[in-house]
Amino acid sequence: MTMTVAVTTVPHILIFPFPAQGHLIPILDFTHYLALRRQLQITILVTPKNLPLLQHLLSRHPSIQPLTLPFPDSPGIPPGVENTKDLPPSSTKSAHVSFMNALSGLRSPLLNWFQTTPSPPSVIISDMFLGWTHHLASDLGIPRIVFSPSAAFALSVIYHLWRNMPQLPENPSESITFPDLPNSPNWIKSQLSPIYRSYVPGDPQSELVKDGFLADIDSWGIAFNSFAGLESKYLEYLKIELGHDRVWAVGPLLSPPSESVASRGGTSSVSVPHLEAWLDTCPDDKVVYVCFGSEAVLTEDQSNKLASGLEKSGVQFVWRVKDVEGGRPSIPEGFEDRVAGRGVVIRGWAPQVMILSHRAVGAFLTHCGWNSVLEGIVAGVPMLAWPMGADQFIDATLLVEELKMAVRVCEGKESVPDSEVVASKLSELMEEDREERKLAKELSLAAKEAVSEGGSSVKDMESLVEQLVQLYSSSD
Ligand SMILES: O=c1ccn([C@@H]2O[C@H](COP(=O)(O)OP(=O)(O)O[C@H]3O[C@H](CO)[C@@H](O)[C@H](O)[C@H]3O)[C@@H](O)[C@H]2O)c(=O)[nH]1
Repeated sequence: MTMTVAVTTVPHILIFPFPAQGHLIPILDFTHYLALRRQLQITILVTPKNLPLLQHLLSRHPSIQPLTLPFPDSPGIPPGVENTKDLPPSSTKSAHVSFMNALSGLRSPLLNWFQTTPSPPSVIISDMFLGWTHHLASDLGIPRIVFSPSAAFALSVIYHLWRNMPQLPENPSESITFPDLPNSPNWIKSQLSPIYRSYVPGDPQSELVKDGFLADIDSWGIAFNSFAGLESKYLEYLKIELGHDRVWAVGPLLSPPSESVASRGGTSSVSVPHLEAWLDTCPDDKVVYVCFGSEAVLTEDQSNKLASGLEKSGVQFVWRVKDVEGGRPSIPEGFEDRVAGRGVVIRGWAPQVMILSHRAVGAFLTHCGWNSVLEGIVAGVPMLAWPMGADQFIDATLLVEELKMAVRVCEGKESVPDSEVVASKLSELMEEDREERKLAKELSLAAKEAVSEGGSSVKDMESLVEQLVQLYSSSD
């Protein structure tokens, strides 16, 4: 265990990430921006195998102390696995539930650390999947702030579900409406949070998850990787729902400017200069980038149809295929030869932010994971939405129906797209005068403004830090 020994004269904050890439990447960026303020002492808690992922953050901010606690034994997680990215694909279905349960085993070692550390943290900021830290914080008499890597819209729906526990209809095509939310959105059952749908009353793992979300709702505050210009009505809705205004939108959390965007979240599995050189040969806005986040793996059927759609469309593309060790073939045989020169397939980790921000990239076929959505917005590219699970259907509603900067191309984790539809939607969206492209460029400017001096997210970050400092002064 690494111990913090310094006696602090500034507020001491504990940051506790959830070990899944879609959660870690933004909370590490968030921690970087907190550290830049130099008004806080920061300790960040990880289990040993995740420590290397802190390398960039710690070398940039030597004052940040890592705290490593052993990963608790857990029946649902193979020995040696401490990050959802290292789970075999067959076990990723309930990965988040297993990890939420496993990590709650850190409660007692963490309590012990708090009780034996000189100047322990006066606030815990932890991922939305670590609701139990709210109870620990309450026992310690300190506040806990939720860090949300998901949208305020998505959490409005998810918190509504856990608070009200609505019975979901038997009929899979019957939609469920959320009349209390702005615009009364609706989705069918399979599009709602799989974690909520998997809840089994009385089952200890399910009860811990439910309790965790309710504890999030009761927490002192919540910080979103989002910005007011994107979803102010949901941020405002949450303030009313939560009964306080400690709801900060501090995003989009961009990679620190000094950090190579090519290594964000992982080391690129392709040569970045090579890829850049290829993109440099392409005209502006003519390449589509295809990626389904850090977790989703396509079935053979899905890959075949997508590949065929890409082929038929004639567009230039970069397709990131999730590498599955010893798993099924991920793209059809001969595909790469047939599209040589026109398309690039990346097996493994892609330098996503670099790709999206290249002038040649003009569209993004995405599963609508929130980080990808924000990265696409910053890059100003219109999107083709294929939501698959988690919060992605809600993000797709925001992109397609509200922001109108995306079109739907397929829906669902099990659905197989029609290759003709993929091809036509791709070539249509690549047209220059599409409204989606214009709106995407406008939103990109709004996103950049939010994180520039005087912007709404900078102000929210300042207000968050101010409140942390005030809390600390009042506890003296
Ligand atoms: O080859 C890759 C693949 C992913 N990424 C990055 O990994 C992150 C992926 O995050 P996201 O797009 O949000 O997708 P998931 O990994 O699927 O994220 C999970 O977590 C998100 C935040 O809660 C949710 O919105 C998603 O639905 C959930 O699946 C992004 O920053 C990507 O840039 C890369 O850099 N290279």
